[in-house]
Amino acid sequence: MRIKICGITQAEQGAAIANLGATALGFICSPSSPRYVRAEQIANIREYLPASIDRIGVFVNASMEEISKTVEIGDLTGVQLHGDESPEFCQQLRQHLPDIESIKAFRVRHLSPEVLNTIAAYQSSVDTLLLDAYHPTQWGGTGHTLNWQDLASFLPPLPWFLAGGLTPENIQHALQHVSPDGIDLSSGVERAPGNKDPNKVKYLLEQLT
Ligand SMILES: O=C(O)c1ccccc1NCC(=O)[C@H](O)[C@H](O)COP(=O)(O)O
Repeated sequence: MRIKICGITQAEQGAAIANLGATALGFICSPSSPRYVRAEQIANIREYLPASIDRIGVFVNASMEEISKTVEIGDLTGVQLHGDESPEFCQQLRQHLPDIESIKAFRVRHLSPEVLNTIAAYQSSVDTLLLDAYHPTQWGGTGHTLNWQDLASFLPPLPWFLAGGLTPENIQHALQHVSPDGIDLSSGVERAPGNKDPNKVKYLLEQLT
Protein backbone atom coordinates (compact mmCIF):
# COMPACT_ATOMS: atom_id res chain seq x y z
CA MET A 1 0.00 0.00 0.00
CA ARG A 2 1.22 3.52 -0.81
CA ILE A 3 1.70 5.76 2.21
CA LYS A 4 1.70 9.46 1.47
CA ILE A 5 2.48 12.03 4.14
CA CYS A 6 1.33 15.45 3.05
CA GLY A 7 2.31 18.96 4.10
CA ILE A 8 6.08 18.56 4.41
CA THR A 9 7.80 21.89 5.01
CA GLN A 10 11.12 20.92 6.61
CA ALA A 11 13.94 18.89 5.07
CA GLU A 12 14.87 17.08 8.27
CA GLN A 13 11.30 15.92 8.87
CA GLY A 14 10.84 14.91 5.23
CA ALA A 15 14.03 12.84 5.31
CA ALA A 16 13.09 11.17 8.60
CA ILE A 17 9.61 10.29 7.28
CA ALA A 18 11.04 8.95 4.02
CA ASN A 19 13.54 6.81 5.89
CA LEU A 20 10.79 5.39 8.10
CA GLY A 21 9.11 3.95 4.99
CA ALA A 22 6.58 6.45 3.63
CA THR A 23 6.34 5.96 -0.13
CA ALA A 24 5.30 9.51 -1.02
CA LEU A 25 5.64 13.02 0.39
CA GLY A 26 3.22 15.83 -0.42
CA PHE A 27 4.15 19.49 -0.72
CA ILE A 28 1.37 22.07 -0.46
CA CYS A 29 1.75 24.55 -3.32
CA SER A 30 -1.34 26.59 -2.45
CA PRO A 31 -0.29 29.95 -0.93
CA SER A 32 -3.28 30.23 1.41
CA SER A 33 -2.31 27.05 3.30
CA PRO A 34 -0.32 27.21 6.56
CA ARG A 35 1.67 24.34 5.02
CA TYR A 36 2.59 26.26 1.87
CA VAL A 37 6.07 25.77 0.45
CA ARG A 38 7.55 27.54 -2.57
CA ALA A 39 9.11 25.57 -5.44
CA GLU A 40 12.60 26.60 -4.31
CA GLN A 41 11.92 25.22 -0.82
CA ILE A 42 10.75 21.92 -2.33
CA ALA A 43 13.98 21.80 -4.37
CA ASN A 44 15.98 22.29 -1.19
CA ILE A 45 14.08 19.59 0.74
CA ARG A 46 14.48 17.26 -2.23
CA GLU A 47 18.27 17.25 -1.71
CA TYR A 48 17.77 15.36 1.56
CA LEU A 49 15.37 12.71 0.23
CA PRO A 50 16.01 9.27 -1.25
CA ALA A 51 15.55 9.37 -5.03
CA SER A 52 12.97 6.58 -4.86
CA ILE A 53 10.31 8.48 -2.91
CA ASP A 54 7.34 9.97 -4.78
CA ARG A 55 7.24 13.76 -4.46
CA ILE A 56 3.79 15.17 -5.04
CA GLY A 57 2.93 18.87 -5.40
CA VAL A 58 -0.58 19.72 -4.19
CA PHE A 59 -2.27 22.54 -6.14
CA VAL A 60 -5.62 24.33 -5.84
CA ASN A 61 -6.91 25.80 -9.12
CA ALA A 62 -3.40 26.74 -10.25
CA SER A 63 -2.57 27.51 -13.87
CA MET A 64 -0.84 25.04 -16.17
CA GLU A 65 2.15 27.39 -16.27
CA GLU A 66 2.45 27.60 -12.48
CA ILE A 67 2.15 23.83 -12.07
CA SER A 68 4.73 23.13 -14.80
CA LYS A 69 7.19 25.62 -13.34
CA THR A 70 6.84 24.15 -9.83
CA VAL A 71 7.25 20.59 -11.15
CA GLU A 72 10.43 21.59 -12.92
CA ILE A 73 12.01 23.65 -10.12
CA GLY A 74 10.90 21.29 -7.32
CA ASP A 75 11.77 18.12 -9.27
CA LEU A 76 8.34 16.66 -8.52
CA THR A 77 7.21 13.20 -9.65
CA GLY A 78 3.49 13.94 -9.39
CA VAL A 79 0.83 16.60 -9.05
CA GLN A 80 -2.32 16.48 -6.94
CA LEU A 81 -5.15 18.71 -8.11
CA HIS A 82 -7.14 19.57 -5.00
CA GLY A 83 -9.44 22.31 -6.30
CA ASP A 84 -12.17 22.54 -8.93
CA GLU A 85 -10.01 21.50 -11.90
CA SER A 86 -12.12 20.13 -14.77
CA PRO A 87 -11.55 16.77 -16.53
CA GLU A 88 -10.44 18.77 -19.59
CA PHE A 89 -7.82 20.66 -17.57
CA CYS A 90 -6.54 17.38 -16.10
CA GLN A 91 -6.33 15.86 -19.58
CA GLN A 92 -4.36 18.85 -20.91
CA LEU A 93 -2.03 18.74 -17.92
CA ARG A 94 -1.35 15.05 -18.49
CA GLN A 95 -0.54 15.73 -22.14
CA HIS A 96 1.73 18.57 -21.09
CA LEU A 97 3.50 16.56 -18.35
CA PRO A 98 3.26 12.94 -19.59
CA ASP A 99 5.84 11.52 -17.19
CA ILE A 100 4.31 13.09 -14.09
CA GLU A 101 1.66 11.23 -12.06
CA SER A 102 -1.61 13.14 -12.01
CA ILE A 103 -3.84 12.72 -8.97
CA LYS A 104 -7.31 14.29 -8.77
CA ALA A 105 -8.62 14.91 -5.28
CA PHE A 106 -12.34 14.99 -4.52
CA ARG A 107 -13.68 16.56 -1.33
CA VAL A 108 -16.63 14.36 -0.52
CA ARG A 109 -19.56 14.89 1.84
CA HIS A 110 -21.45 11.68 0.95
CA LEU A 111 -20.66 9.20 -1.77
CA SER A 112 -23.91 9.88 -3.63
CA PRO A 113 -24.64 8.73 -7.22
CA GLU A 114 -23.99 12.34 -8.30
CA VAL A 115 -20.52 12.32 -6.71
CA LEU A 116 -19.75 8.94 -8.28
CA ASN A 117 -20.72 10.36 -11.68
CA THR A 118 -18.46 13.36 -11.13
CA ILE A 119 -15.55 11.09 -10.25
CA ALA A 120 -16.26 8.83 -13.25
CA ALA A 121 -15.85 11.81 -15.58
CA TYR A 122 -12.13 11.97 -14.65
CA GLN A 123 -11.32 8.32 -15.32
CA SER A 124 -9.56 8.90 -18.61
CA SER A 125 -7.97 12.21 -17.55
CA VAL A 126 -5.84 11.28 -14.52
CA ASP A 127 -3.70 8.41 -13.22
CA THR A 128 -4.93 8.26 -9.64
CA LEU A 129 -7.88 9.40 -7.53
CA LEU A 130 -7.89 10.71 -3.96
CA LEU A 131 -10.93 11.01 -1.70
CA ASP A 132 -10.72 13.66 1.02
CA ALA A 133 -13.33 14.95 3.47
CA TYR A 134 -15.37 18.03 2.64
CA HIS A 135 -14.88 21.18 4.70
CA PRO A 136 -16.87 24.39 4.04
CA THR A 137 -13.91 26.79 4.31
CA GLN A 138 -10.71 24.76 3.87
CA TRP A 139 -9.38 22.88 0.86
CA GLY A 140 -7.47 20.21 2.76
CA GLY A 141 -5.52 19.21 5.82
CA THR A 142 -8.67 19.61 7.91
CA GLY A 143 -8.58 16.49 10.10
CA HIS A 144 -12.18 15.75 9.11
CA THR A 145 -12.94 12.11 8.30
CA LEU A 146 -15.06 10.55 5.58
CA ASN A 147 -17.78 8.03 6.38
CA TRP A 148 -15.71 4.89 5.80
CA GLN A 149 -18.77 2.61 5.75
CA ASP A 150 -20.07 4.65 2.80
CA LEU A 151 -16.82 3.92 0.95
CA ALA A 152 -16.88 0.15 1.34
CA SER A 153 -18.41 -0.20 -2.14
CA PHE A 154 -16.09 2.37 -3.78
CA LEU A 155 -14.20 0.30 -6.36
CA PRO A 156 -13.02 2.70 -9.06
CA PRO A 157 -11.11 1.51 -12.15
CA LEU A 158 -8.14 3.70 -11.16
CA PRO A 159 -5.88 3.38 -8.12
CA TRP A 160 -6.99 5.63 -5.29
CA PHE A 161 -5.85 7.17 -2.02
CA LEU A 162 -8.01 7.45 1.07
CA ALA A 163 -7.44 10.78 2.89
CA GLY A 164 -9.27 12.86 5.47
CA GLY A 165 -8.62 12.80 9.20
CA LEU A 166 -6.59 9.59 9.21
CA THR A 167 -4.41 9.08 12.29
CA PRO A 168 -2.27 6.29 13.74
CA GLU A 169 -5.15 5.71 16.17
CA ASN A 170 -7.94 5.29 13.60
CA ILE A 171 -6.13 3.82 10.58
CA GLN A 172 -6.87 0.19 11.42
CA HIS A 173 -10.55 0.99 11.88
CA ALA A 174 -10.66 2.83 8.55
CA LEU A 175 -8.97 -0.03 6.69
CA GLN A 176 -11.45 -2.54 8.11
CA HIS A 177 -14.09 -0.83 5.96
CA VAL A 178 -12.15 0.47 2.98
CA SER A 179 -9.55 -1.03 0.63
CA PRO A 180 -7.68 1.86 -0.99
CA ASP A 181 -4.41 1.55 -2.92
CA GLY A 182 -2.88 4.18 -0.71
CA ILE A 183 -3.48 6.35 2.34
CA ASP A 184 -2.75 10.05 2.71
CA LEU A 185 -2.27 11.77 6.05
CA SER A 186 -1.46 15.30 7.12
CA SER A 187 -2.81 16.73 10.39
CA GLY A 188 -2.92 13.28 12.02
CA VAL A 189 0.88 13.07 12.02
CA GLU A 190 1.86 16.62 12.92
CA ARG A 191 2.50 18.78 16.00
CA ALA A 192 1.10 21.90 14.35
CA PRO A 193 0.23 22.73 10.72
CA GLY A 194 3.36 22.03 8.64
CA ASN A 195 5.34 20.71 11.59
CA LYS A 196 5.39 16.94 11.08
CA ASP A 197 6.08 14.50 13.89
CA PRO A 198 8.18 11.53 12.67
CA ASN A 199 7.28 9.64 15.88
CA LYS A 200 3.62 9.77 14.87
CA VAL A 201 4.55 8.48 11.41
CA LYS A 202 6.53 5.67 13.05
CA TYR A 203 3.48 4.79 15.15
CA LEU A 204 1.31 4.87 12.02
CA LEU A 205 3.61 2.46 10.20
CA GLU A 206 3.59 0.12 13.20
CA GLN A 207 -0.22 -0.03 12.94
CA LEU A 208 0.08 -1.11 9.30
CA THR A 209 2.43 -4.07 9.79
O1 LIG B 1 -2.98 20.47 3.90
C1 LIG B 1 -3.29 21.58 3.45
O2 LIG B 1 -3.09 22.62 4.07
C2 LIG B 1 -3.95 21.68 2.10
C3 LIG B 1 -4.26 22.92 1.60
C4 LIG B 1 -4.85 23.06 0.36
C5 LIG B 1 -5.13 21.93 -0.38
C6 LIG B 1 -4.82 20.66 0.10
C7 LIG B 1 -4.23 20.52 1.33
N1 LIG B 1 -3.95 19.26 1.83
C8 LIG B 1 -4.17 18.11 1.02
C9 LIG B 1 -3.82 16.79 1.50
O3 LIG B 1 -3.39 15.95 0.72
C10 LIG B 1 -4.08 16.35 2.90
O4 LIG B 1 -3.21 15.32 3.17
C11 LIG B 1 -5.51 15.85 3.00
O5 LIG B 1 -6.36 16.97 2.86
C12 LIG B 1 -5.78 15.15 4.33
O6 LIG B 1 -5.55 16.02 5.41
P1 LIG B 1 -5.87 15.55 6.91
O7 LIG B 1 -7.34 15.45 7.05
O8 LIG B 1 -5.29 16.61 7.78
O9 LIG B 1 -5.17 14.24 7.09
